[in-house]
Amino acid sequence: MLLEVAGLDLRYGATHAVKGVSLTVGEGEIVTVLGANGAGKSSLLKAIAGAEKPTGGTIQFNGRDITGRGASQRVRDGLVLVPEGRQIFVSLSVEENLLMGAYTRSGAEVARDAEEIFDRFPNLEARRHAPASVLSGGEQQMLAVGRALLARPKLMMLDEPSLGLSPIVVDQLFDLIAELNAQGLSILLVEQNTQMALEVASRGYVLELGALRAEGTAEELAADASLVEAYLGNAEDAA
Ligand SMILES: Nc1ncnc2c1ncn2[C@@H]1O[C@H](COP(=O)(O)OP(=O)(O)OP(=O)(O)O)[C@@H](O)[C@H]1O
Repeated sequence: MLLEVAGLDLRYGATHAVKGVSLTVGEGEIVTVLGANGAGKSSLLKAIAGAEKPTGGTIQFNGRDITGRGASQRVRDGLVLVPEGRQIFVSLSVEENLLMGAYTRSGAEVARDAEEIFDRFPNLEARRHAPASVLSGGEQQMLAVGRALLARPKLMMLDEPSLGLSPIVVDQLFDLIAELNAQGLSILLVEQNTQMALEVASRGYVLELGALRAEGTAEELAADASLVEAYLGNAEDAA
């Protein structure tokens, strides 16, 4: 397994946001974490990324225990988070935003990788010197993914990437996720768009009030009508 989270616990004062969650992501897999608003999905990803300190449990990545490692060290290890809301700096240029993803790297390879990312996203290339504020929501999401790619990740964690995007752009985003995965990137995807997430993922976990409610293959979860209705809503509700 590339990522092995065991008994992860996270409290914010009196709020018990993540309650003993265990999950795995294998090399080359897309795994999804589903759940309603406030289920603890973002908190889980932040703890795995090192942005929040867990109050219990362990995180193994690529064969080593990273529970005590700092956030930038985890990026160096190949574990990268594309945060909820994209977190683009709108007053900086598209290129400056992109290059921020390489903050743990140096050397000529960074510039080469940036050109590769611009080749992949012509809309970003066309506006590389413009402030990121000129980008649409979908383009900003692509920029956030491009920025994460610039860290050369082994595992990319995406926190609700489809939020606020139009159906056509959501389709493009999920195509991109599938394409990156086909090129070898492992992905942990937090989504409220249950239907699309279960189409692209091989396995999934369902969080409810911080605890794991269900886990299984994407087919098993999609076939569990009571689960989908009670805990996940459908794509239309989430949009
Ligand atoms: N920094 C924080 N301080 C205190 N409580 C927090 C903090 N961040 C999240 N919480 C609480 O922890 C719980 C889980 O929130 P979290 O954002 O992880 O859920 P989520 O499933 O990602 O929801 P959403 O889809 O709304 O982002 C919620 O009750 C939330 O109010």
